Amino acid sequence: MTQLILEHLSAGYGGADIVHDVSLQVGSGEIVTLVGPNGAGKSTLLKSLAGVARVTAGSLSIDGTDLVALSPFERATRGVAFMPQDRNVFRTLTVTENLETSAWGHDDIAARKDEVIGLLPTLANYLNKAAGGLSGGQRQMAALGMTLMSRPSILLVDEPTAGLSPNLVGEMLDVLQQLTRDSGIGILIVEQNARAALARADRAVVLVDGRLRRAGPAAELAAEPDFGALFFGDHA
Ligand SMILES: Nc1ncnc2c1ncn2[C@@H]1O[C@H](COP(=O)(O)OP(=O)(O)OP(=O)(O)O)[C@@H](O)[C@H]1O
Repeated sequence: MTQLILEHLSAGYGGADIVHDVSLQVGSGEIVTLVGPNGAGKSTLLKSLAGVARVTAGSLSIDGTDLVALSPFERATRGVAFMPQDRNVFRTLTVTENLETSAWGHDDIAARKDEVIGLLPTLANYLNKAAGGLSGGQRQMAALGMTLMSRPSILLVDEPTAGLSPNLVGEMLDVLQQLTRDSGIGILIVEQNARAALARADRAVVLVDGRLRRAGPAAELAAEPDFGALFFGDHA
């Protein structure tokens, strides 16, 4: 049972802090959804966990190992993988090459690739296509596959449904839910489609102005009468 633990974490990009005093845990086998209005700092929080934004105060650890001073690559080798929202594939490389690149330096790349295709079988249909020629849904699936090449125990996913047509939103979120069930990976997801994400999450946290406003069981938060107005702007 792996636990990613944030305690009183603040973060930003070198100027004033954007995320303030957030305490949160994400464990194996659960999906935690991070929601909140535009500009609340959701992506910044995720990036600070991945090592691409700066933790300025508080602590961040996985199973007792302090992550704050570690690079994104070092965090990945300790089990924390990040799927960014943008530029998450190499467009001129095939899907196979994208997967292989993500496990660069490991001596069992073929085995890892087979594992990832086992978890995301649909990838097998377009392994030899250039990522730049994929549909939006296929590209996001390839990006997800790339993050899985590091065999993560905790996955940080930033708006995986951005730009997808409404029928693909549910499909993508279903894939993540299945992934958690099949492999026990814990997922922290930022998602604008709040209701769809909460429907598949175990817990939810609400970030407003960089601060954790609410946290609790996803079903409980989704049932709040003022759910849309209070927490999610126009996106509920
Ligand atoms: N690379 C960066 N450097 C400096 N400031 C940034 C950077 N990226 C984002 N910000 C600022 O951080 C604040 C929070 O942005 P962030 O993207 O984390 O919010 P968000 O909750 O993910 O919003 P959205 O739902 O619109 O994606 C914004 O004021 C934004 O301008």
